[in-house]
Amino acid sequence: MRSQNANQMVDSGQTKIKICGLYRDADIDAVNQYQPDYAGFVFYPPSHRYVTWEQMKDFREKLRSEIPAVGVCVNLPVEEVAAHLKEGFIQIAQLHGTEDEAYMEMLRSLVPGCEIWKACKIRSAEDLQKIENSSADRILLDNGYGTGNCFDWRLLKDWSTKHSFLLAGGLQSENIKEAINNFAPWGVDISSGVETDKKKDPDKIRKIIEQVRSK
Ligand SMILES: O=C(O)c1ccccc1N[C@@H]1O[C@H](COP(=O)(O)O)[C@@H](O)[C@H]1O
Repeated sequence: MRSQNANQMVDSGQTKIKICGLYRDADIDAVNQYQPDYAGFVFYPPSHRYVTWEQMKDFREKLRSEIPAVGVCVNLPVEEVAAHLKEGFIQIAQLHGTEDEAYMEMLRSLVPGCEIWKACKIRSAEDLQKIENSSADRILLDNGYGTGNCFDWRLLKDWSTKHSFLLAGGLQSENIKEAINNFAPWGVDISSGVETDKKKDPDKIRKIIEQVRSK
């Protein structure tokens, strides 16, 4: 499984679901049970969801083999991200900082064929325009670093893109259908919206996955 491109592993017409910010064994149990398309892990020390690479090795072993692990990386040394893609600790690199085209080119040269998602903080129409030239495999539109808040969705109203994109930031049971109906993202990415008291809540995970898949 580890040598396959993640695109080959997950390929149906349905909106993809990534549950992000898993950091406890209980979180792995929940995603193994409810089976989102992707599981996300945050390698950013200031976050309460921060996991070390040592922990990730263990989580990857416990996570169902068919669920790709997405590593959320914020301006990490490119060699560090490459090493853990090669080891198979993560299958996809989600670059969530200010990583540029040169960074992605270097990552591809170190790990040929690797899958890269580039997260973009959306504050204006210009932010959306800048995305068009990205070489990333997928674009992730977000409000920041797992803030639990939506960015201004009105900016998406007249926006069209050649990219396959994920919508993130403040998604939860109450707004997930509106997000999918209005913007038809390739995927949705949820973290804060499936937490209670900063811990993943299995019932919220189950409910939101059911909502997305019943569409
Ligand atoms: O979740 C974090 O702590 C985090 C830290 C640094 C970069 C990104 C982070 N999370 C990303 O935020 C969205 C989810 O946002 P929300 O919590 O649902 O509002 C997702 O892409 C995470 O990867």
